[in-house]
Amino acid sequence: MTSNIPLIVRLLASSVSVANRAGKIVRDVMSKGELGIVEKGKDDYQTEADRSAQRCIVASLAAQYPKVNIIGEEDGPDNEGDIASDWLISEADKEVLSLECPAGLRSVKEEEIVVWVDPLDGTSEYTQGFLEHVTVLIGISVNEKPVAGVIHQPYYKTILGGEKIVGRTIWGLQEAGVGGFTPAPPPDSLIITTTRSHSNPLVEKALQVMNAAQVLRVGGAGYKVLQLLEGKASIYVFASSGCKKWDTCAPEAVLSAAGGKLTDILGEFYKYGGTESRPNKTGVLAAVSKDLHSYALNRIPQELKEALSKK
Ligand SMILES: Nc1ncnc2c1ncn2[C@@H]1O[C@H](COP(=O)(O)O)[C@@H](OP(=O)(O)O)[C@H]1O
Ligand SMILES: [Mg+2]
Ligand SMILES: [Mg+2]
Ligand SMILES: [Mg+2]
Repeated sequence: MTSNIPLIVRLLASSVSVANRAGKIVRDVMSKGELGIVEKGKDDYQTEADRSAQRCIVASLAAQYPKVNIIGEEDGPDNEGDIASDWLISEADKEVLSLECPAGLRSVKEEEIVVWVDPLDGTSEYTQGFLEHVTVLIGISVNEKPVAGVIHQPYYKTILGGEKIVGRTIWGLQEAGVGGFTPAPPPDSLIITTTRSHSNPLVEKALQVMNAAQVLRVGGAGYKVLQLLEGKASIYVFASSGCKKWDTCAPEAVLSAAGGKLTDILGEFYKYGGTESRPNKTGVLAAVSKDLHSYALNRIPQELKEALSKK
């Protein structure tokens, strides 16, 4: 009986199923080839895939959890209205439904939850054909803290028993850990992951001081955090404004469920209450372990921290 299952676990299980559907929408828009690109601002684009995936996620979750505050990147009067019935998902992932809910989250009510939705993270890369960088992000926060999250990769390819499978969904729940893949230990040398399409002089300065063996430039906050969890990189550094709460809520939840840490460049956690401002003004610093996070934080010069706080 799903009604005996705590709300947070049900909401995470629903989010896994709806992220899978949104991922299919992202693939379908690309194969049709009509991206419908709209420029929202400088270096800031939206496509039909962003709009449609958001409508699928928000409508599906709102229908089942009407009192949860759901905030999406592509919210707006032009992106509302009826949706196709096959976009309305009411399934819930069975593996997630069987998770043990952390004691502190068992009695959470809908009104106490804010869900941050990034229907397509890595839009620049999506429009430029770097499809493996694209993710669908659903972050669940309680008392301003990300407690559970989903990172879905619509273009991840696996072969299982000779059959090609496209897409995979990684989830994390506070105290319960992560699922959908097997995390790997960090690389032996210091490998940094950072933005591919939103760099600037401050971003480059923060990369220089890290003394890294290698810098990977890839799209999306979701993909960069997955690189940390898969042992492809050690630290995610982005010393700039530009990311928003929907970019970091799900990645932070998944990373912290795996023992990692995501903060701003000053080492402070972002807050995810519904009234918080959307922009993450003071950048992103994330690592797969708390030790690596402190290493990186200690290397960021005070002038750089001040320059970012003043902006
Ligand atoms: N200067 C900027 N302007 C607009 N969006 C920015 C930005 N810097 C980062 N972002 C957003 O933060 C996310 C991760 O950025 P990046 O890939 O550069 O690391 C992307 O999310 P979306 O693709 O969902 O919009 C991107 O748009
Ligand atoms: Mg965007
Ligand atoms: Mg994003
Ligand atoms: Mg987006």
